[in-house]
Amino acid sequence: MAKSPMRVVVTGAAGQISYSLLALIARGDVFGRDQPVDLVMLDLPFAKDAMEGVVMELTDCAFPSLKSVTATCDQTEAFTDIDVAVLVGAFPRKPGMERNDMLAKNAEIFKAQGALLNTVAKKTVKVLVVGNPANTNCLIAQKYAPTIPKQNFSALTRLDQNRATAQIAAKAGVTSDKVTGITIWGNHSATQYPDAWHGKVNKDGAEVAASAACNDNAWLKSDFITTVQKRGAAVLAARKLSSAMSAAKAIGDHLHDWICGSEGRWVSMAVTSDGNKYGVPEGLIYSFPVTCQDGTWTVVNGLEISEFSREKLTVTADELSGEAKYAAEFLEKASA
Ligand SMILES: NC(=O)C1=CN([C@@H]2O[C@H](COP(=O)(O)OP(=O)(O)OC[C@H]3O[C@@H](n4cnc5c(N)ncnc54)[C@H](O)[C@@H]3O)[C@@H](O)[C@H]2O)C=CC1
Ligand SMILES: O=C(O)CCC(=O)C(=O)O
Repeated sequence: MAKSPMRVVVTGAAGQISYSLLALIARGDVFGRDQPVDLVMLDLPFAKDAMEGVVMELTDCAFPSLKSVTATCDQTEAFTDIDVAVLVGAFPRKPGMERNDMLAKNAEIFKAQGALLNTVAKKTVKVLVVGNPANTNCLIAQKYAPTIPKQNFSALTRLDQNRATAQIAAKAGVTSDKVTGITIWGNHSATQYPDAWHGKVNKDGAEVAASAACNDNAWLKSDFITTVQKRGAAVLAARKLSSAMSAAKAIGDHLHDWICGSEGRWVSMAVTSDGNKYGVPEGLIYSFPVTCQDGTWTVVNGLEISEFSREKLTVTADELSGEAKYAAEFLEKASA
């Protein structure tokens, strides 16, 4: 029997990530070629013409599973009856802005979008936040959408996981598909902790620990971590534009695994910290290793955490607690 269409909204639809992402979704690479999609694009009024151009291109691709495409600057129209919301649009950091200024600007956007999703989206909607600071923006959207289950909110750290996986693959001399179990802990920021200690590499037909395949623990404790932490900045410095193609690919991977299942593989998703066994404060949107089945993620609990790793898990949790505190104080002041 034919599947009923899935209504998917992408915000920041005229931006550079969306330019790659919309085609992935429309082609069926994310939800499957047999899954019809009603695609909704949202951006600010100044970007309306640019969005219309992207609509023309999507139409001209003649994708069989793209049932309809709508471009709008009206948030209520965009979020009504939505099944999947990909929140890419955000206020970017401008020269001279402190991180807290950016947090404040985005707190307003994600408060309004959370509240609107709460009112007009399906209660089963799955929300992926990409716009930075992604974890804290997600926390805010979740807070203002109390009738949508907390499980249904996540933020993107899959790009970091893919970056880390590619680094391990290169070091071990294999292709990326031979590497599994690489985890990103914490915030999508320079404090994130890329962790290869539980990773595995399939080398010459045999599965070995990633640390054995890399054979360089000093690298795993230093340059591997900083390369992944600073990869976004390195791409920005080289391209004069931030990562877009790789971000879109990672969004597709995240949504595919969340909704269609990860088939037992661990993937990294920033999700509500709730009863985890790693001592991460409750309520933060923190990146964990998870498995996904039937649209539900479950944290992979019980992994052994060394002293080295423990310290890094705490640093990134502390940063997220600080961001959450700042955003809450800002929103409280703004509504007083
Ligand atoms: N979590 C992650 O791994 C990554 C996150 N990012 C973040 O993704 C975001 C988007 O990146 P790009 O596409 O490169 O930016 P971009 O600047 O090319 O596009 C952003 C678009 O969002 C729109 N926008 C801004 N506020 C909006 C609102 N309230 N509602 C709807 N649309 C709105 C803008 O008009 C613009 O068209 C940025 O915040 C960036 O930092 C980027 C790469 C990776
Ligand atoms: O670094 C940024 O602020 C934007 C791009 C990004 O988040 C990334 O490439 O990881």
